[in-house]
Amino acid sequence: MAAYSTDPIIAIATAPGRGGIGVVRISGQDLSALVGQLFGVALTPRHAHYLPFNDTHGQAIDAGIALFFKGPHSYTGEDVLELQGHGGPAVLRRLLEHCLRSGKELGLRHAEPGEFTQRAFLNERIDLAQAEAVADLIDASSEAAARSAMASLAGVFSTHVNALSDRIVHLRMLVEATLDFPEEEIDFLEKYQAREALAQIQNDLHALTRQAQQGMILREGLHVVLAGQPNVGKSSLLNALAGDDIAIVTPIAGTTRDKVTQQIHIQGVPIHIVDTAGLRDTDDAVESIGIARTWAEIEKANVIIHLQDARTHDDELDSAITKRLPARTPVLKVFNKIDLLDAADPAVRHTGSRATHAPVDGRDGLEPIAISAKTGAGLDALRQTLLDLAGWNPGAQSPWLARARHLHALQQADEHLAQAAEHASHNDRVLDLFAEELRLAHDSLSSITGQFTSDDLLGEIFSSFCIGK
Ligand SMILES: Nc1nc2c(c(=O)[nH]1)N(C=O)[C@@H](CNc1ccc(C(=O)N[C@@H](CCC(=O)O)C(=O)O)cc1)CN2
Ligand SMILES: Nc1nc2c(ncn2[C@@H]2O[C@H](COP(=O)(O)OP(=O)(O)OP(=O)(O)O)[C@@H](O)[C@H]2O)c(=O)[nH]1
Ligand SMILES: [K+]
Repeated sequence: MAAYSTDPIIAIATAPGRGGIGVVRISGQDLSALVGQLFGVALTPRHAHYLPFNDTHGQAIDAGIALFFKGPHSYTGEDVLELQGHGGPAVLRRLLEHCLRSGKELGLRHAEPGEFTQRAFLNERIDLAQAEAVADLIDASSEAAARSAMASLAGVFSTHVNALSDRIVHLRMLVEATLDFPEEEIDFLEKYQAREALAQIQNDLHALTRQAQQGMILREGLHVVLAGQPNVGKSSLLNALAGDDIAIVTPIAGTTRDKVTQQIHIQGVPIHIVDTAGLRDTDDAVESIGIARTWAEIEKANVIIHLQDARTHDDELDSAITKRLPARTPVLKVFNKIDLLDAADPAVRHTGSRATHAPVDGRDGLEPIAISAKTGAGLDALRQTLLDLAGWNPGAQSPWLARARHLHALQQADEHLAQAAEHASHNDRVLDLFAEELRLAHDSLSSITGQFTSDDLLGEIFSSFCIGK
């Protein structure tokens, strides 16, 4: 779906299933003929027309609101026609089929995922970062993420990126002008304080990158796997963090057979938690499959919580598990059931938070945390540690949502600027190299808003949208 096709397109814009109202949306370069065919009258742009929606035999499919936007003053920049009907799946399907038949000669076809928004991008109604923000706004799972996605959609992120781009272009223009007068090259860097200007740009790019990192955490969140021996309280911990009975809790070891996934939010940051089958040797075929799945989940985790019974922590079986955990993933040891510890038991202090004298897991430098899934003791410390592991900085506002793609582009731009700075630190006729690195830095930044973007990348971005968007 990469190249821009000019066929008129149609899709149901509202979520599948029953709803109070459902919308069928059509976009095309000139929809006046289709409007005439459907309603027998022209529609005043941006006026709500209450009309019968009849099929070709004059049979009523629905009575609803027709809304016409004359291009370019529409979402896509083309003519847009919306049929807002009653939100039942059968009604909307009939409406869609009827429109497809009526628009057959015009080449009306079903829209690909994201194709409306892709047209909005290709017709320059929005830039690429804004188009991505449309999908992120729809997908936002917390209010914080939705607020940030809306800021991106409103162009806050793009404006910052463009401002930096402009400063790079300006500096490059000065260099390029000097390149025509070789005798001035030596003076150039001093004359325009080019090194200082570059350092300022680098500085601001770093600040932007830090904010983008926060924005990315808000979007992607953290994937946490709860692993450990049977019966240590993994399901109880999931339920306690979720504040709900998600997973089955019983005193019987080996209760959880398959993974149970739940998304929770800590300060608006999405944390995806996977409860897994307890790890042990077993002859039970079903349990074995569950345990194999546990290891598969462990491989995919951003963070592994190795949950243990505080009374027996780091016993032989726990040590065996520790040895098998992937070295690249941070492992947080959490000692559960501290409510069962004898108050006099020196094993773990009853601080209700971190078990300060418990052996530190040297590999990741993470201190074990003592909790009780039953009483809730220590859970705040655990939540805070998860936020730390996500890289979340609660002090820093996350002004917009960002994607890995954006962060990558910012880092690439930074590398080119560093190269430029390197060239500028020598004085021997390297202005052309300096200029070239500025150009490359500019290209990297431009890829965020989509000035220079391959059809492949566009296809990849828009195909992940939902249908009708
Ligand atoms: N019914 C309905 N609701 C919707 C949408 C839609 O397409 N239909 N949207 C779709 O995602 C969002 C709104 N986005 C829109 C963005 C631009 C324009 C538009 O007509 N823009 C014109 C005029 C701007 C103006 O008058 O200020 C333009 O940009 O020229 C319409 C909707 C959310 N709600
Ligand atoms: N006293 C006390 N009991 C707990 C605590 N956490 C869990 N339990 C109990 O320990 C038992 C096992 O809990 P689960 O949450 O099912 O343990 P699990 O690790 O998911 O077990 P498997 O499904 O076998 O892997 C249940 O009887 C829980 O009520 C705790 O903090 N304190
Ligand atoms: K369980």
